[in-house]
Amino acid sequence: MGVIKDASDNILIAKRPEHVHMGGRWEFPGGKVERNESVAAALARELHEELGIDITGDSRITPLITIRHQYADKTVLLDVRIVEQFGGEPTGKEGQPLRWVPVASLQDYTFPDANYPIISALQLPRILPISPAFLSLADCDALSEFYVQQRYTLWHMRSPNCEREVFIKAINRAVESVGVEVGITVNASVAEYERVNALHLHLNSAQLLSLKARPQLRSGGLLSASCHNLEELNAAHKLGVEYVLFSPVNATASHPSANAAGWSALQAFCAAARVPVYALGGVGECDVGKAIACGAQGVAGISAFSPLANIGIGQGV
Ligand SMILES: Nc1nc2c([nH]c(=O)n2[C@@H]2O[C@H](COP(=O)(O)OP(=O)(O)OP(=O)(O)O)[C@@H](O)[C@H]2O)c(=O)[nH]1
Ligand SMILES: [Mg+2]
Repeated sequence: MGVIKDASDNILIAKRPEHVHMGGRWEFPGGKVERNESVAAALARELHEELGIDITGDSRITPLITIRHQYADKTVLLDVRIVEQFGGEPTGKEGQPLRWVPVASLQDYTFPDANYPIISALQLPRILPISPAFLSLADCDALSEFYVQQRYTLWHMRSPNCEREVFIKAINRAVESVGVEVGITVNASVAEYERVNALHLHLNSAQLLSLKARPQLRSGGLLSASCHNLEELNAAHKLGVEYVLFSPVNATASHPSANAAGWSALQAFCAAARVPVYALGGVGECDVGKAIACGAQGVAGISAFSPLANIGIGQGV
């Protein structure tokens, strides 16, 4: 399937005819891969048949996410690619209504159930910074300022050793100063989440395994979790998280005792995941392409995306 983007990052959706599987719902254009056909060739053929457009520039077909989904009557494996370069003006060659929609408005349309992780993936960045351990309001302010300056759109604020009242105050100040355009995910207990005005909540693996049900988040809030193995991924699926972090892919200074899982383990984890996955642990911006090739959304990290040298905040754990 293709997530087709125009120059303003609007996304093309089409309405499925009433009589087919998932009829009447909106979809990303595409169709089934034929025998002896590559995914890229199938996508090019389907987009030509359904929309009358031709993909140009192969390198611009970027993998977004692969989802295996079980409907009551069939199982589908959706291999989603982003298409940014194409020739021709899309038209509904099969009479299907088309619409160009900004990412933020996709949630207003009804898609087949398998598509919801695609919409999460589209809202999520390729790079996800995680804050180093800060201990004071001033350090937290400096971090927020740095992330805004770098134009990150989503980051995690995490500081397990910070005095909790300071942490809560720091998060509230950060949310107030960065504005609504960006997202702050707080790594905290559910009780702490209720006391801060950050929208999103991240669970460590211990929290993930102990929670029986998805905590209630504020409207638009994304729930994420740390996973190190398939058992934790399973728990994350059951809780209905929007994305997960898989670690440690490589050896990392912040968690020296953990064994590196490696890139092939990341690939196997992504194949099993039904939500976007970030590679975490000893990875940086230069690893984004490698992570995407393994099926991941992108990379997450503390030291690779932090101004440690600039503002002198220790790494901490
Ligand atoms: N194209 C498309 N299919 C989707 C989406 N989400 C989703 O679950 N599917 C499922 O993936 C399957 C394949 O899609 P399709 O029906 O477009 O395949 P196709 O064009 O080859 O159909 P055809 O063989 O009847 O021509 C369908 O069962 C469909 O319900 C989506 O966003 N786009
Ligand atoms: Mg189709």
